[in-house]
Amino acid sequence: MTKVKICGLTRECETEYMNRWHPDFCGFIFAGNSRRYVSRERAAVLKALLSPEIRTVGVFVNARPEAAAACAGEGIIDLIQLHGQEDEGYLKALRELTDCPVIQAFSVKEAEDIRRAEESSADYILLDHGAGGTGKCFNWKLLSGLKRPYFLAGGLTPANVERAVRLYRPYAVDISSGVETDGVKDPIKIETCIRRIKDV
Ligand SMILES: O=C(O)c1ccccc1N[C@@H]1O[C@H](COP(=O)(O)O)[C@@H](O)[C@H]1O
Repeated sequence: MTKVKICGLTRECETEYMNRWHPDFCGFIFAGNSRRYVSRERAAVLKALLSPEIRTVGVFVNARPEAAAACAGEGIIDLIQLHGQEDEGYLKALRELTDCPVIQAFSVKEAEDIRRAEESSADYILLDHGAGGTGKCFNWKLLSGLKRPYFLAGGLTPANVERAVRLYRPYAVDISSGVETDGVKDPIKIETCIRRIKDV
């Protein structure tokens, strides 16, 4: 069954929604220019409120490997998501600092981007429209023929997530903007998305 990641938690009440609807993963955004940014201290507070079986993902954009590894070392996150221009050299440096599993995000514009993602040495790959948190889909037709399991991200909403899962059977779907109303996580949209994914 396709797994679910709800990304960009910032508020205590959102941890209650997560504990009620149980996505497999929840994400904290550590990129300073995101409106969903949380500090490491704030993420630790939110993590403590989550059911222990929900795995937490720290989203980093071109951060120092030491910063991502330290966050994992403190137990705030269970996985590291790299959502910038991090390359194989970065992955190697990170692996020397931590054995925390890594999700590497790729911006998909053309078939070549999918091929690059397939070659990544990261534990997981994630395919997104662009810089992250944009609420925009990429051309899903580019997914056909992809041989590696992947997180599908970018512009997923209660209206399109069921179709995405039915057609492409990703390892996981990753949703942020699509479960918000006026920039705030919306419990009805979260419930609807998770129900629709689990019903496929
Ligand atoms: O959500 C953000 O603000 C964000 C900022 C910087 C990097 C990644 C970010 N989020 C990631 O973006 C995708 C999908 O977002 P959306 O559903 O299209 O809004 C997801 O992988 C988030 O982890």
